[in-house]
Order: sequence, then C-alpha cells, then structure tokens
Amino acid sequence: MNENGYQSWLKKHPSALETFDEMIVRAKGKKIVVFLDYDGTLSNIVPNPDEAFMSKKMRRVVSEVARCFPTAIISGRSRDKVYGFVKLDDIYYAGSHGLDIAAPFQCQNRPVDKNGEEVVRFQPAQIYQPLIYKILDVLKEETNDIKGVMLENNKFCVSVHFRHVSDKDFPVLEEVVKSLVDDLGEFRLSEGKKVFEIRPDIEWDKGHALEYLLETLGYGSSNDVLPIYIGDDRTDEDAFKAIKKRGKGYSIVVSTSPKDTMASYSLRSPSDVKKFLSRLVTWKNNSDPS
Ligand SMILES: O=P(O)(O)OC[C@H]1O[C@H](O[C@H]2O[C@H](CO)[C@@H](O)[C@H](O)[C@H]2O)[C@H](O)[C@@H](O)[C@@H]1O
Repeated sequence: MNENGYQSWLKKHPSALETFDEMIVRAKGKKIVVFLDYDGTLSNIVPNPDEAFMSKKMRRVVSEVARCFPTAIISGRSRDKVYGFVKLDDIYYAGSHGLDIAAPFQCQNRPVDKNGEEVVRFQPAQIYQPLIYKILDVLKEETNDIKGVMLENNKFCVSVHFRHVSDKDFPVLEEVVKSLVDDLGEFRLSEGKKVFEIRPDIEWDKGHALEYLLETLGYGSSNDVLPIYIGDDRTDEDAFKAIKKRGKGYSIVVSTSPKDTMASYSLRSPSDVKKFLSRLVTWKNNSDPS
C-alpha cells in the first residue's frame, strides 16, 4: 500500500494526535477510563517475545495516566508476565486476552486472603488450565523438529510464535496447530502478529474484559463514562467492537499501514501512543489542577 492508500485510510480512521483537540472537547465532563494493550502498543514488536521491554519514558507516562484516570492493561500475555514488563502497581491488569483480571495492588478495596496475598478477581477459564499444560506438552513434542518455533505459556492461553519459522516449514506447523485445536474441541485459534493464539472457546474476550472492568469501577451503565482503548492486533478488535456497541468512547488502532478495523481512530506506533497519552495527562492536569 502506498502513501496515497494510507492517506485515504486515515480519512476513515483519523490520527488521534491530529484530532486530539476535537476528541477532548467531547470528553469534557466525562469520566475517562484508559485501556491499553501491551505488545505493539506500549512496546515495539521485537523478534524475541521475552525482550518486549517497555521504555522508561513509556512507563513514566503510563504511570502519570494512572494517576489521572482509572487505567487497565489488557494483554494476550499472562498477567504475571505483563506485570513483569510494566511494573506499575496502581493499574488493573487483564492477562490471557482478558481471561485473568486483577485489581490494582494499591486499590483500597483490594481483596486479600488471610496471608495478605492478592486475591484474583476474575478467571472465567480456570477449569481449562490443566488442558493448557497438555497443549504445551503436545506442541513441544510435535514441533520439536520445526526450527524457529517458540511456545509461550500465557496461563489460560498458549502462543505459538512462528516469526522465525521458514516459509517451507510453516504449513507443517499450521497443520499441527490446527489439528490439535480441532481434536481438543474446546479451544479456539486466532492469529496475531506471526503468532497463533490458542485459547478456551468461551464467550469471553478483550471486549468482555473491558465491560467487566467498567462494571467493577461502577461505570457499567453510566452515560458519563468515556472509555479509551488503544491496541494494535486482531484480539483488540473485540474491545473496539465493545466500544462501538456502547456508542461512547474512543477506539484507537496502532498501525503503520491500512488495515480492516473497527477502531475509529489511529496512531502509527508505540511512540505515537506515548505522545497521545502524554497529551491526555497534560490536558487533565491543566483542566483539573487539584
Ligand atoms: O495482546 P497483546 O499484549 O498485544 O499480546 C499479543 C501477543 O503479543 C506477543 O507477541 C507479539 O509481540 C512479540 C514481542 O514484540 C513478537 O515477538 C511476536 O512476534 C508478536 O506476535 C506475545 O508474545 C504473545 O504471547 C501475545 O499473544
């Protein structure tokens, strides 16, 4: 797609930086809640999934956002892993594509057990966890001879990375993954950026997680709430759809090239995401200095 194609796509999904002032006028008097995807949104896409670190500047701005608005990160990664990258305590985390949700560690009403340990608020796919181990075992065995495959245990989901798999070996891997999912019957397959994502086939996705979190925050049916969701990948489309269904809120896709999306706005890169979040913080601090 050439620059002209991108410009005409931008007309349908305007830059959230270019249109920031208009967006914010409509946000006045509303309770903003910020939802962020992790990979490709807060961190750049890198060859090794274990090295998708967030920059110090990004961490600082996300921390400022969390001081201004309720903030959640909804990721395909396991919750622990995404917390390990973000390391901020005052935000909500939803790992495994929304299948593992926990409140901020500093939340006053945070439920704790008798040992003071964090109690997870919502894990709708708990019964599937033994099967996740089985999937990992089978895949380990069956992909052993395929060079470049990386398996990632995301607690309630499994990611099968094929970024480093040759074109020649890809159909073999695809067949292994598809037949495993077909045989199991209780799981579904989605495809992200050079990754197969295997997750329980239940009616729960990033969109449901967004609704659950809004409900938890007391904004379930509020007319005053304005959710902002920023994400770059296919599973983020479920959250964009949830915002569209609400009829209120801003959905922002991160992409350098035109793509089919339900998002209303766009940003080109995690660096643009940082700029957008920073402007949001500045606007909030100037409009409400207390
Ligand atoms: O929902 P997300 O937080 O966006 O997670 C989606 C997948 O992200 C990660 O994989 C992607 O990013 C890696 C690091 O940049 C990259 O190496 C990989 O090719 C991408 O697909 C994560 O590792 C997966 O488990 C998530 O499903």
